[in-house]
Amino acid sequence: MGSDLWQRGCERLASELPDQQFNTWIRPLPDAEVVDQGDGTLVTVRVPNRFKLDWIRNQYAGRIESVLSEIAGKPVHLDVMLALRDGAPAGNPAAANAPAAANAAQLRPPAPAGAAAASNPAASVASGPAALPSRSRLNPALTFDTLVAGRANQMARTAALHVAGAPGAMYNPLFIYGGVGLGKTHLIHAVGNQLLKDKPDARILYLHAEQFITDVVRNYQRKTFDELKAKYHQLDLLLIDDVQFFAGKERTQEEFFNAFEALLAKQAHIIMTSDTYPKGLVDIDERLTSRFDAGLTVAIEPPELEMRVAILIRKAELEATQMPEDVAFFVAKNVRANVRELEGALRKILAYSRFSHKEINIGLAREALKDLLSIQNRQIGVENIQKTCADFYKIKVADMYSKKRPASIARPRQIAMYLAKEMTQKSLPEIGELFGGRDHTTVLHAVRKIAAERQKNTELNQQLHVLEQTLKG
Ligand SMILES: Nc1ncnc2c1ncn2[C@@H]1O[C@H](COP(=O)(O)OP(=O)(O)OP(=O)(O)O)[C@@H](O)[C@H]1O
Repeated sequence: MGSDLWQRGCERLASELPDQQFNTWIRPLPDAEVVDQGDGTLVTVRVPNRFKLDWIRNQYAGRIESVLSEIAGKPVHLDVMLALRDGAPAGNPAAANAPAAANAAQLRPPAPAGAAAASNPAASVASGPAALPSRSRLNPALTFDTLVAGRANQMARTAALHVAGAPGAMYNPLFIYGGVGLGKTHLIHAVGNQLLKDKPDARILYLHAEQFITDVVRNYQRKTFDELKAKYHQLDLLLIDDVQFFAGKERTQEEFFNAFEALLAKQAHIIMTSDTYPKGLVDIDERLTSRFDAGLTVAIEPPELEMRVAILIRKAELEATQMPEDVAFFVAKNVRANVRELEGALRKILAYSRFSHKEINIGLAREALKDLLSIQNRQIGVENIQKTCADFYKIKVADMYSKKRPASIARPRQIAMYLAKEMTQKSLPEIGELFGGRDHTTVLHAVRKIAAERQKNTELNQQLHVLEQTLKG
């Protein structure tokens, strides 16, 4: 059935969903990849940015799955993923999606007037109270209520709650940084949703940095910078995601600087997110990065085990399913990278349970996650980590166990210890043993040191990222 399944699914959705919703969210999607897996089908669709990814996953994934399952006559699991950036000019999500959108357009009826603007989340901003909720681009599902609190997000969450309660006062701008999938976007939507609940007239806009870039480019081409100013400078709260995307975009940075100054001058609040702290941003003008740091800068860390368990249980509840604690613990032990991956694992388990009509237990979770677990079991052992780190830093594997102390050897060894703690189930004494019989306190010191440095040192963070990806295969 292949891509025919996707096309038929889209036709069905076009007839079932309100036009505006279909034209905004489903119609622009590229053709999906369809893989028949015997008793089920895996459908993968790629979207141009994180905002669309979260929105489609939260609002439409279940509906799309059930329509496709009905057409296919067997269970369909939908995976929504970010589009690869290759071949698309950076910062232009519309272009990244263009060929596929054109493709899709041939298959479906033309969009009614106005749909193009609606389909571009950057295209409009609230101009009157009645229009505010939908135009603020806030995802109503991302609230403080659905955000699990824990040590990893404690500071950021407290600051965000404060801003939601008294915008324009303290912590302006609020700069939230951390690795992928740790809840930065969720948190800033939560601020917007909370403020909107308390003050329905508030002018709020959420947007991804790429959408701001697109907006600047469009206004540049049309020479309508006054419109751009009018749109951003009037806000009460600007929530802007992933500002690292401004790197190298001088005109965008200039316009953002203007908006930033105008908003702060009138005590409107600005919240930004990024994958690194302000001084770690590259190719962004210092007059901006120093301003980013002028309010409050807080990190979101990867969630610890207990928090991962709590997130799984809460997310399952939101899907009206009860996840037994031992299963949540099993999953949380094995899926450690970030919350997005935890959600992916949960989705697989729920889909598997639904398809097989079996209750959720550890056996089912193991079965549902077998690809993921076998990859981990097959590839991530301490030996493999030692070899990969030795290769990466061009030292001998034997140096991982040796007593040598020059920095050129000690540092890769500490990095390997850190990865061994992060990526395997081994205890500190076991890791020490595997590194030439070292004491567990030596391992602990290495783990803490590298974890702390990782937060501040972009280059190290990048190296660790490469090593992790290599090890995960
Ligand atoms: N503490 C949490 N409680 C509940 N859900 C969470 C939590 N942290 C993250 N999530 C969920 O994990 C997913 C990824 O989070 P989010 O998109 O906010 O990450 P991010 O840090 O913005 O990532 P990126 O940098 O890749 O954009 C979202 O579906 C979000 O709802």
